Formats: sequence, C-alpha cells, structure tokens
Amino acid sequence: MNDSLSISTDGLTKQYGDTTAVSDLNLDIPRGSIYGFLGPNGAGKTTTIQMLTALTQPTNGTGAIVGQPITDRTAVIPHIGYLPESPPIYDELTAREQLEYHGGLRDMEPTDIKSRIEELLDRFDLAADADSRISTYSKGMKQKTGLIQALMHDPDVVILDEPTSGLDPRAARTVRDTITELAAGDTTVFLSTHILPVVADLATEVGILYEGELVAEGPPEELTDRLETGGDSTLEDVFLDVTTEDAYETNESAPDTGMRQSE
Ligand SMILES: Nc1ncnc2c1ncn2[C@@H]1O[C@H](COP(=O)(O)OP(=O)(O)OP(=O)(O)O)[C@@H](O)[C@H]1O
Repeated sequence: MNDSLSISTDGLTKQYGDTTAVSDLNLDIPRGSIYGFLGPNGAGKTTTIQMLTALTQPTNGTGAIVGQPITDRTAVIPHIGYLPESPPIYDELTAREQLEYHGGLRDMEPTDIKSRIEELLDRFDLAADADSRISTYSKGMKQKTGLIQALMHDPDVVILDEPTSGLDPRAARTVRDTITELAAGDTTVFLSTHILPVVADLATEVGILYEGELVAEGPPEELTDRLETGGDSTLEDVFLDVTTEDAYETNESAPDTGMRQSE
C-alpha cells in the first residue's frame, strides 16, 4: 500500500445474498483530501463506509486506512473518526459525559480529553448545554455531539455521513469550515452527502456510486467540464447524468460524458 494514501481499496465488493451492494470498488485517496462520496439511495455508500470502518467485512477485495487493513478492526479504529447517520451516543448521559467516555475509549490523556472537549463544545456552540442529558437534545444538538465525538481524538481519517443533517445554517457553516481546516491540517475527510453544492464547494475529489459501482470520479470542476451540456454544468447535472439506467445503456453509443469508469 502507498504511504501517501489515507484510504485505498482494491476490488472491494460486498454481496448480500443476491444483492451486490458494492462491486469491485477501487479507491486511492491521498492524505489531506476532501473526498465527496455521492450516489442515489441504495447505491452502496453506507455499505462502503461500513467496510472502511471495519463494521462489516468485504465479500471480496481489500482495503486499507493509512496502511492498516480494514479487516483488522483493532488496527483501523484508532485512525478513524466516524459520524454515522445516527450518532452512537447514549441518551442518558450528558454530552460532556459521553465525550469523556469516548475519549477514554480512544486512550486519550485525561487532560487532553478535557481541553479538546472544551475547544469543540465552544466551536459547535454546545457548551451551554453540555451538562444536560442528551435525551433532552434537539436533533441538531445530538448531531453536534456526534461530530465532536468523531473529531476529538484527532484521527487521520474522518468519515462523515450527512454531517450537516439537522443543523441550522450557522452550525452547518461551522461544519463546512471545520472540514476545510481538517484537510488543511492533512486529515482526510470522506464526506457522504446528498447536498451536492456542499460537495462542489469543498471536495478536492468526487466519486459517484451507482448500483454499487463507481461510475464517475475526479475533481468536481473536471467532472462538470467533461459533461457537454452546452452551458455551465453543475455537479447535480453530472450526478443526474451518470446515475440513470439510460446513461449506463447508451454509454457505448454516446461517448459525450466519458465518465463510466467501468467501461
Ligand atoms: N444488511 C443488509 N442486508 C441486505 N441488503 C442490504 C444490507 N445493507 C444494505 N443492503 C442493500 O445494499 C444496497 C446498498 O445499500 P446502502 O445502504 O449501502 O446504500 P446507500 O447508498 O447508503 O443508500 P442511502 O443513500 O439510501 O443511505 C441496497 O440494495 C440495500 O438494500
């Protein structure tokens, strides 16, 4: 595995019975990238993330996070901060208790835990509520707690599934700024979201998954430039172009998009 790569997969495949959720996925994501991982509902994004975070084993193929095989959960977990769709937090705890507990699980020093929690509570405007039980939180407050939890141990790779879900505009802006800062500090951000303008704005590289296959990949501006619409195309145009049965069937005879990686 190449040391400059934070995330790499080779032929990564996951089969659920007759369903191929992810098919022969090859990713090479350098350190400090913001990788926008897109795809329609059911495309295989969550399954890919579950394989990258060692929550499920691939049926075929291999993968590594900063050189650690994704089949070795103990080796991979310290390098990852993961915010899933529903943050793994305990309702009966306060945010501060939850975060202290998480810092302990991640073997952080007690003084680092305290200072990091304060810093991130402040950043995400959650300090005033940090000692209330999570059961009393709004969706956005829970999301902020999950985000802080994903970031607090300063992982090499941060995997975010719809990180701005439920957040008000100010908090969503803070998340976008945080993503940019993380990448500037050489952290890799793997960002799965349906909010395409955010990806167009932030991502250094975009991968679009459709029916388990990576059907387009490249910097957002390259993908939009490659799409010949006769005008200014957006990432949404690209997304819609490559995620239809039609595009798949007619690609041979219509080489205008040139995006099907599988061809
Ligand atoms: N545990 C499972 N058992 C059986 N099939 C599954 C399982 N998890 C996912 N699938 C199937 O795998 C495919 C990919 O699902 P996945 O959840 O990875 O998609 P997704 O891109 O994350 O979708 P969404 O945007 O809706 O969250 C779907 O056909 C889904 O039904």
